[in-house]
Amino acid sequence: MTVYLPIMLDCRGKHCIVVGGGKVAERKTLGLLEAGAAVTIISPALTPQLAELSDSASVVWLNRNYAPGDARGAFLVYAATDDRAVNEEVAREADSLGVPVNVGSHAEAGSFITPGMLRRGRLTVAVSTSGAGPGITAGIMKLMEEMLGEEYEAYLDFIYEMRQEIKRRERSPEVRKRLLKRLGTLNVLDEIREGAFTAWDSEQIEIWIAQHREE
Ligand SMILES: C[C@@]1(CC(=O)O)c2cc3[nH]c(cc4nc(cc5[nH]c(cc(n2)[C@H]1CCC(=O)O)[C@@](C)(CC(=O)O)[C@@H]5CCC(=O)O)C(CC(=O)O)=C4CCC(=O)O)c(CCC(=O)O)c3CC(=O)O
Ligand SMILES: NC(=O)C1=CN([C@@H]2O[C@H](COP(=O)(O)OP(=O)(O)OC[C@H]3O[C@@H](n4cnc5c(N)ncnc54)[C@H](O)[C@@H]3O)[C@@H](O)[C@H]2O)C=CC1
Repeated sequence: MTVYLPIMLDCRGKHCIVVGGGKVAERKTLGLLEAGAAVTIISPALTPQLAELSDSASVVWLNRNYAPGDARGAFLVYAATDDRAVNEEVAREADSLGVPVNVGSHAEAGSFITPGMLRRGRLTVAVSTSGAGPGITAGIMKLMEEMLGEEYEAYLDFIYEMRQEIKRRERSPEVRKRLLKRLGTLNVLDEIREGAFTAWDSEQIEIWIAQHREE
């Protein structure tokens, strides 16, 4: 069994290539665009949604088959055609260039796989079965959706602001650690769920820090 390393990649503005223009290519492209990547699709055909993205210049479309040399200069490559041999050729080229490559038709030919994803603002949950069962992954994502509601978005915005303030105001690692630990015990999630939460202003934050920094 391959043990995959999960990481979170900053893809903003990065040149990413999707080879193929079907359903699988569409899903990978939408994920890339959500992460701010600059996407080029190489395929003689596109799904209606990918065609729309091309028309609105949200992606660059090269209306042709994959050709050797296409992977050059890419940050990531997705081989998402329905032709295993083509996908393998794309993977070989990307590998030889040291570019990470995903192969939709048979995961083991590539160097990374795509997890199921759930986003709640700053929170990202990524789930993988190491390729064993993508349908099971989709089912687990449904459970995650129920478990982690929309309130997590506002919650993490709050935690982010507080943590920035604490880091800005407190020099001592010990005090910071204490405050950050305390921050995690605040019952803000329930308040957000009940609609009773209003974001703290800087005075409230200052008071809270002063109250808890010596505990
Ligand atoms: C290894 C991996 C490589 C990769 O694509 O990165 C891979 C590979 C393959 N998928 C196949 C089939 C299906 N994949 C889905 C759906 C998803 N597949 C995704 C990821 C992954 N799929 C990676 C592993 C993830 C993990 O570790 O768990 C998700 C999570 C994310 C995404 O794609 O964005 C997304 C869920 C999105 C959501 O939340 O809905 C469905 C269901 C559907 O389409 O509705 C089916 C049909 C049902 C079935 O077969 O289970 C086949 C067989 C093709 C054939 O039969 O020829 C292969 C090839 C192989 O087995 O190697
Ligand atoms: N990883 C995953 O999540 C899943 C993977 N699959 C696998 O992925 C493959 C693709 O699935 P779909 O997108 O549904 O197929 P599809 O048939 O909808 O799309 C295939 C696309 O590849 C393009 N293409 C074919 N040859 C090409 C070439 N030489 N160069 C560039 N583009 C080329 C076609 O024009 C088409 O746009 C399937 O054959 C299957 O093995 C299927 C379901 C899910």
